[in-house]
Amino acid sequence: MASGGEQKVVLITGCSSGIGLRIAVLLARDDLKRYHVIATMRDLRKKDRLVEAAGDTYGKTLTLLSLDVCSDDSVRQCIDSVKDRHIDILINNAGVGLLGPVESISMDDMKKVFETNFFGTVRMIKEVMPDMKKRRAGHIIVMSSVMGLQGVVFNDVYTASKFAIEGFCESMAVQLLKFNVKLSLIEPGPVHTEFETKMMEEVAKMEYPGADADTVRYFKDVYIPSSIDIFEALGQTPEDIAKCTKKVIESSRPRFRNLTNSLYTPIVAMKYADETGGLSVHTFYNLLFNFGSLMHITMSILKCLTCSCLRRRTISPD
Ligand SMILES: NC(=O)C1=CN([C@@H]2O[C@H](COP(=O)(O)OP(=O)(O)OC[C@H]3O[C@@H](n4cnc5c(N)ncnc54)[C@H](OP(=O)(O)O)[C@@H]3O)[C@@H](O)[C@H]2O)C=CC1
Ligand SMILES: CC1=C(/C=C/C(C)=C/C=C/C(C)=C/C=O)C(C)(C)CCC1
Repeated sequence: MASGGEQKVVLITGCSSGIGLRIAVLLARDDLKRYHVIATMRDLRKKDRLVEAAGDTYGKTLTLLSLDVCSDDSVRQCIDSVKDRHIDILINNAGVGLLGPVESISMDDMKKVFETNFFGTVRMIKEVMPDMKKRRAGHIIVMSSVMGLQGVVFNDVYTASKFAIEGFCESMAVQLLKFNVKLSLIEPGPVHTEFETKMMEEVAKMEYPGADADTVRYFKDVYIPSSIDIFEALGQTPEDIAKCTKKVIESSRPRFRNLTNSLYTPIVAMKYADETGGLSVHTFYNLLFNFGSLMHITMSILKCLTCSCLRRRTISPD
């Protein structure tokens, strides 16, 4: 137990893999044992990886509960099973991706993305926030994305779900401040997790019904190779994102927005530098369609643009 204070109860959604798993393990392994981690996942049959990574913290500073962010009953049952429903830090991490030409994606598949990424987070906050407000204490973390700030071609619906959550949180943060409840968004760029693999698997098996041949070609032959380049050149690890998240939790004055990848500082700045939106749209167009074959060089230029003078605007894992 941490000296001089109670352990903070941290509940995390989507801990079967990736970022959620790494945050759970990092906090459970805290040297000062400051956290009691409630790691949740929708399917407990997937617990082995987490249990193995948690090692001897499992059953001590880390416990495991079942929680599906898309189900009212599951969320209610899980929170009710926590002692006094007391959660100090809620980490909304569960999320799904969706990639491809909009014409070929069914409305049901689009709704599933919003059901998880947007309504799933809202459902969690609705369940946990009232107790935090009563106690005049608490910290809500939301795993957003750079795509919550800047749209990326062929990620239209995923981007929209993250924009939705950014808008929701931007509004909530003002009210919550009055109740001394903190709210922070984490905004990673590409991260090497199953998120990436799952999407590439989907892409490989999809036939894109309803999309014309040109669109399919731009998606498969232009976007996908560029995206792979970007993941290779700039992808962070889930450990990096876990360390950034721990920093935000432990900050005495946590920021509302926390970009984790310095590439995106100029990309986001571009958006605010030209309120007509033309600069962002045309820069992305040129990067993808005109300089696509020079993506490696483009990456070097972008890396140069994000030199240390801009890095202070992002949260670094170290
Ligand atoms: N990887 C990336 O490049 C980036 C990811 N993000 C965000 O980070 C978060 C974590 O993603 P990441 O770790 O990369 O991806 P993973 O696919 O590795 O992990 C996603 C997690 O969310 C869980 N999940 C999905 N649906 C539900 C649900 N209905 N209820 C509970 N859990 C659910 C998955 O569980 P299951 O195993 O059961 O499917 C899994 O544990 C997401 O919100 C994502 O949008 C943000 C920026 C970049
Ligand atoms: C920056 C950039 C591109 C791709 C960005 C990607 C692929 C970002 C992925 C972010 C993820 C996976 C976020 C998850 O939430 C393009 C379109 C190739 C064009 C050139 C500039």
